[in-house]
Amino acid sequence: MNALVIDGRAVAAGVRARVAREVATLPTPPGLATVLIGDDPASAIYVRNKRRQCAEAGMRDLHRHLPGEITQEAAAAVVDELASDPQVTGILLQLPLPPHLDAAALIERIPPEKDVDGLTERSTGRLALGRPGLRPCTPEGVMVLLDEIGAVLEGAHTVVVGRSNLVGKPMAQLLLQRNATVTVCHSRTRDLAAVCRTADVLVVAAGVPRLIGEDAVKPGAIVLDVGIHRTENGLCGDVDTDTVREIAGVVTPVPGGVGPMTIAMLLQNTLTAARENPIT
Ligand SMILES: NC(=O)C1=CN([C@@H]2O[C@H](COP(=O)(O)OP(=O)(O)OC[C@H]3O[C@@H](n4cnc5c(N)ncnc54)[C@H](OP(=O)(O)O)[C@@H]3O)[C@@H](O)[C@H]2O)C=CC1
Ligand SMILES: Nc1nc(=O)c2c([nH]1)NC[C@@H]1CN(c3ccc(C(=O)N[C@@H](CCC(=O)O)C(=O)O)cc3)C=[N+]21
Repeated sequence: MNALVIDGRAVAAGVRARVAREVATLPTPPGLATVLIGDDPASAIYVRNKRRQCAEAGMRDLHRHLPGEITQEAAAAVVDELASDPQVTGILLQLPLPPHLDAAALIERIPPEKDVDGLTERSTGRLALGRPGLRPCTPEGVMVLLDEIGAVLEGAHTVVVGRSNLVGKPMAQLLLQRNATVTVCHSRTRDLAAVCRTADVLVVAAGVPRLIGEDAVKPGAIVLDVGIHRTENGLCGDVDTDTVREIAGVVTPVPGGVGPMTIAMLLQNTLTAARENPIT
């Protein structure tokens, strides 16, 4: 079989165009504050892309670049300042942070109504309770891709590889909310390939290059690759797409799959946050 390869760039461009049209109807533009601490090159690329696409959608780009040696107190003061700034309708603290900083404590200083990354306790709790709220961008983007291809989730067996707060856990919650049967795998899972082979829908966010090979995929399965790695031969994901595409029904490429959706959903969340908490 030769799997359908989902064009995440095209789906993301559609989402961004819709967000831009809706932003244009607002009396004042939403303002997204991206906070980058330190000089991690990958983080710098992601933040640059987020800022550019934010501006292209007609939103204000309110970036803060802080030195990697910043203290917890000084970083907290910057988040507090953005929290009380009425021009700022969304705050994104780019992760990971330098190891001396307490990321969870900084995230909790983001007012829940500006939590466009969906990572505060309130957003997380609302997701767990199935109540409306801002959702983490990457899992939300995966759901949009699944809907785009008309995937039937109700009653389907879905396997999520990874249980991070940023991707795996919220991914499992979103699938559960759509009445999928959900199995979550992690680094202690016994016989990962055997569990993955039971999946109608397999979402992989482990952070291990080419972890998932053809032995871990059911024929015809839908495989979404969240992983992203920079190698000498360019970018690759957590899925060995070259072999898996012979078996799967649908796969997402890296690059050009889930990654662009993450940024598109960030813009969507920034619009939602601004609408629900308009600048006065
Ligand atoms: N495309 C996009 O937009 C985004 C891409 N990413 C990428 O997705 C990947 C995952 O990100 P993130 O969730 O933040 O990563 P984390 O490192 O926070 O979490 C990785 C998870 O995978 C599990 N895991 C690690 N190794 C294995 C293994 N060998 N078998 C099974 N499970 C394993 C870990 O298990 P345990 O809990 O037991 O340690 C953990 O739960 C990374 O490559 C990251 O760069 C992330 C965010 C957005
Ligand atoms: N608070 C926080 N929120 C995040 O959402 C967050 C984060 N921290 N830390 C890191 C991860 C990673 N992430 C990506 C975003 C875009 C692409 C993306 O656009 N990828 C392009 C390629 C871009 C490139 O060339 O590198 C693609 O896959 O086609 C990838 C990964 C968001 N993350």
